[in-house]
Amino acid sequence: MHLPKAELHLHIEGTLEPELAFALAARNGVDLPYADTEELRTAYLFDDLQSFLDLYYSLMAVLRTEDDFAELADAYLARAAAQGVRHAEIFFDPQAHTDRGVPIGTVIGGLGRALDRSEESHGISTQLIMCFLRDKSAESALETLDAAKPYLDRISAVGLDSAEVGHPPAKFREVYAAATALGLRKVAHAGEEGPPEYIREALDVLGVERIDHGLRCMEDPDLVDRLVSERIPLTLCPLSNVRLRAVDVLEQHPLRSMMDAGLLCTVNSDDPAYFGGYVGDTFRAVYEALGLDREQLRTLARNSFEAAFLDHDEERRARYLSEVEAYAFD
Ligand code: HPA
Ligand SMILES: [Zn+2]
Repeated sequence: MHLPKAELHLHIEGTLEPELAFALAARNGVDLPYADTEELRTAYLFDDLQSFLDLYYSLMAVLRTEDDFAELADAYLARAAAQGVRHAEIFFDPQAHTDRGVPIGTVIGGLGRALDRSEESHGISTQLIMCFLRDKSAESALETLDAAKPYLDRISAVGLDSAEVGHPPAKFREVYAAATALGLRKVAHAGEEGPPEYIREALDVLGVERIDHGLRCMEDPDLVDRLVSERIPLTLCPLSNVRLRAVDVLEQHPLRSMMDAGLLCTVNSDDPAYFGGYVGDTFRAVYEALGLDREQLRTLARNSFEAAFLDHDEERRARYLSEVEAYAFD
């Protein structure tokens, strides 16, 4: 679906398509434990977040050079452009690379190269959000922020991802305070598998401006009231929720009731190479499965630009919003 939109919840490592994984494996002399792309795809049946993360981290072994990261990001941007994305705020997981000996400068250098060309090549404005892996220590997160200091002009925000349950936001109080002092904006995954309390903690202890997922807020009416009154954006990923079994089937996804409750919902693809669709596919899927109307789709697109970190460029935000209003559904 080509409706103009911003994508705000997208892990660049989650855009690694099997074909590119095999091409990079061959180029870098990495042995993959799968015969071919077809066999790899058969492994994409997940029970929960952890079973996905195991495969997600292991396949990253093929990403080694600046060129690899540039190619990965360029391939995402090309696909996103074809599905109406005008602005993308892209997560990356530096620890998943530095832990296997790839320097953070290689990662940011490669991604940055693709992002620098993005407006010209794909018509997409971009930002980078550096995520800390919450199942690693708070010290490791602090070391990562420190290692990123030479590249802060390329990074607009910090985030928090990976295995959620047992790793509450408060564990990262110090690194989020340090990120704030450096002028970075803040988001965090919360309430994907973890309880509503993690969403409160992300807001109150980390001071985040958006909640990534936030699905489980629906178990806590007081929290919903707060998210509505403070207009805290939620970056929902419905196809991810189905694939990781947070909801049984897309028809039962609470997106519609979340919108009806007045929550500022956005729709995103999370890890599109693994979850069955890029963000335009995701818009189409929720439109069909939940019986949304076109005005609701337009609201989701508007929300994505309202929730985007475009405060420094309100002119651009206004331009994107006018594209949403002018869009004619076919
Ligand atoms: O959906 C996700 N949740 C947490 N961590 C992640 N890392 C990539 N995708 C995800
Ligand atoms: Zn995510």
